[in-house]
Amino acid sequence: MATINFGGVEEQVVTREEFPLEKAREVLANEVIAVIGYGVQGPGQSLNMRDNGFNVIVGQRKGKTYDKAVADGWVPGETLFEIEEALEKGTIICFLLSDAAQIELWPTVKAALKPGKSLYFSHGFGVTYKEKTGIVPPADVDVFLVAPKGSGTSLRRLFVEGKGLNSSFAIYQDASGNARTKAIAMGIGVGSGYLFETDFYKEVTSDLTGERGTLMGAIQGIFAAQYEVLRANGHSPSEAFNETVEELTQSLMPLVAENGMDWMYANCSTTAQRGALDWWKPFRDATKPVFEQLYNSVKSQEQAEISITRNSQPDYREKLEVELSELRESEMWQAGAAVRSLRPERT
Ligand SMILES: NC(=O)c1ccc[n+]([C@@H]2O[C@H](COP(=O)([O-])OP(=O)(O)OC[C@H]3O[C@@H](n4cnc5c(N)ncnc54)[C@H](O)[C@@H]3O)[C@@H](O)[C@H]2O)c1
Ligand SMILES: CC(C)(O)[C@@H](O)C(=O)O
Ligand SMILES: [Mg+2]
Ligand SMILES: [Mg+2]
Repeated sequence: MATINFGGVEEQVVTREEFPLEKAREVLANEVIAVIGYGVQGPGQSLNMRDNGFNVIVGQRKGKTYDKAVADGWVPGETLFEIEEALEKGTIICFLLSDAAQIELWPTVKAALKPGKSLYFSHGFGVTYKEKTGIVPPADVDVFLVAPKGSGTSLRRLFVEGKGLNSSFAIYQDASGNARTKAIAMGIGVGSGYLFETDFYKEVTSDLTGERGTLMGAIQGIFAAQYEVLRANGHSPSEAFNETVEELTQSLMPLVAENGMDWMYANCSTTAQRGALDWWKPFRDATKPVFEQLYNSVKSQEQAEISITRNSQPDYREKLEVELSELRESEMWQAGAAVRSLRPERT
């Protein structure tokens, strides 16, 4: 473990230098890694591990997603199986169904978890909320997680570009005495940049907060608020969209990603700097109570309850599509589609 100073707090992290790919391959040389589910994380993780030289198979029920797996080069009967068969063959079971679907499939997975096998998650959800999910792994299997901090789509894209997303890892149960090494090897195998350690509870709590907060929920909320104010004051959709979203994603966030917020500020006008320095604190103060409310709702398990109840409904996909289309059809994101189509690389 490398000791890294994160803003004055020292933490232990696992880097690719100290745990190279060759070591990960050695650790998992005798394992059959069965990726169950081929949604968003399934393809990213399985393809990265396959390209990294691991022994990987995919378990996916028949349908559109199964066909996508075939198109991605998984061979039916050789590396692509029905879920039950993949569960049988796998020694490390990567449970990558949606968190709600994991509840339904758990009895099948549990039956396949013979002593000595490992159960791998990419979220702390299932076991942390075991009273709600019923996911209680048998005592004689290793249980760990590697949670890439980003979309499976980015996990794959960055891997192909020779880069990597960071992931957290955690051990829930160490039956073999080797769970930690296996977890780290899996983390390296799926293409993580570096790995930081957490536990299942902290992973799920921070993850649910982040995606409801600045990563997805809060960002759309703040975009919508500013866009509406600009439009109400007579600005055109293209002006409002450019000043709210396009400039952020195309110009300023890449600068933040590269060298931090202060560096992005330093590369803007003194006029912009003055305004941004004056206004970030009022925005923090206005939104902090909402973040506190959000965190409490995660902590009380209300968010888990909502997620399970809503995503377990038979018509959840249709209902989801209605909500997603509300976003897609909104003036702001329609303006966004037009703005994107005008980017020089797309014209
Ligand atoms: N989406 C991400 O990028 C992301 C990022 C980090 C962690 N995670 C975690 O990874 C795990 C997988 O998430 P995901 O977003 O990739 O899942 P997903 O919703 O994209 O994938 C669902 C998969 O499960 C299958 N499925 C759904 N219901 C099923 C059922 N009843 N029986 C059998 N198969 C069924 C689907 O065919 C699909 O292959 C979750 O624990 C999630 O929290 C996801
Ligand atoms: C990609 C995210 C938001 O980080 C993940 O947590 C998810 O649930 O999809
Ligand atoms: Mg999440
Ligand atoms: Mg996340």
